[in-house]
Amino acid sequence: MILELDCGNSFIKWRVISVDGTQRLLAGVVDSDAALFESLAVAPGLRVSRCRLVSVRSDAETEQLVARLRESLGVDAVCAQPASQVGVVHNGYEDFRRLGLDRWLAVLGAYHLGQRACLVVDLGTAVTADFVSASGMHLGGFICPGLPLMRDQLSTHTRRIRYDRQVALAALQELEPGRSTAEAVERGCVLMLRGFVAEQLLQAQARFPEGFEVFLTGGDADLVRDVVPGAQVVPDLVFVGLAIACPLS
Ligand SMILES: Nc1ncnc2c1ncn2[C@@H]1O[C@H](COP(=O)(O)OP(=O)(O)O)[C@@H](O)[C@H]1O
Ligand SMILES: CC(C)(COP(=O)(O)O)[C@@H](O)C(=O)NCCC(=O)O
Ligand SMILES: [K+]
Repeated sequence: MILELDCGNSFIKWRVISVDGTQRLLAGVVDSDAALFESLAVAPGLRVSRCRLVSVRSDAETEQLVARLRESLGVDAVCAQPASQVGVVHNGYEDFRRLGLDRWLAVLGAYHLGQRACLVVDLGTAVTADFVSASGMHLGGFICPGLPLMRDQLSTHTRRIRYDRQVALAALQELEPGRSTAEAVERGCVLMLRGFVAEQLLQAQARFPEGFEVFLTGGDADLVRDVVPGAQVVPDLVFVGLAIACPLS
């Protein structure tokens, strides 16, 4: 079995696939290294022979996780590394090492699935949009705060924006003008995300008049999916790219 990890700024997404890559056997989302090892400890029938991961965390945090994986599972995790090119896909950053590895892998995964020009939007702690041309040229992208950062900034920098987490979840059932603080903030922030995505769509239409594919991923992808009716929502997009960047043969 192959253990795959996508270590974002807020959550670690993990999954276990068969060695030939054809079956997804187990999957989960955890908020810490400790929770990851707890989940793995109780995973039924788990026998990990290989491991690959991508991390946007600090090198020290990533090295610590790799060491713990070695201790507890006896595997040496292969970590995705920056690259200026993989196959026909070219990294568009001035310094390719600076492009977030989750973005790079999502771009590789999207181009692999789409085989044409792509707009890739990843809605997590941060929201990122990346453009890839039909020939595989990554043209760069945009970064803005994601939903958790927007709401945290509002509560951190105001005195009276305070509301219950449960109320917040209920507030997103619809997007009418809010009639409570929770509704006003939650819906306002979701509309920011939706406006951002709509703008990216306009940019893609202008850049790729011959057509393009839109891929949505990240924990908050569902909040914007109907802004782009033809979009493919691919929760595992980073893992698709991880398999391309880190083949385990
Ligand atoms: N089951 C879930 N577990 C955790 N976060 C979720 C879940 N469903 C939706 N979310 C949303 O996804 C966001 C995190 O997205 P994610 O792509 O995991 O972020 P990151 O890669 O930055 O860690 C959370 O802030 C939350 O708004
Ligand atoms: C933009 C990001 C913070 C997104 O992280 P995430 O929301 O997935 O946790 C990450 O891709 C990153 O640290 N990028 C480095 C900066 C850049 O891509 O330009
Ligand atoms: K993201």
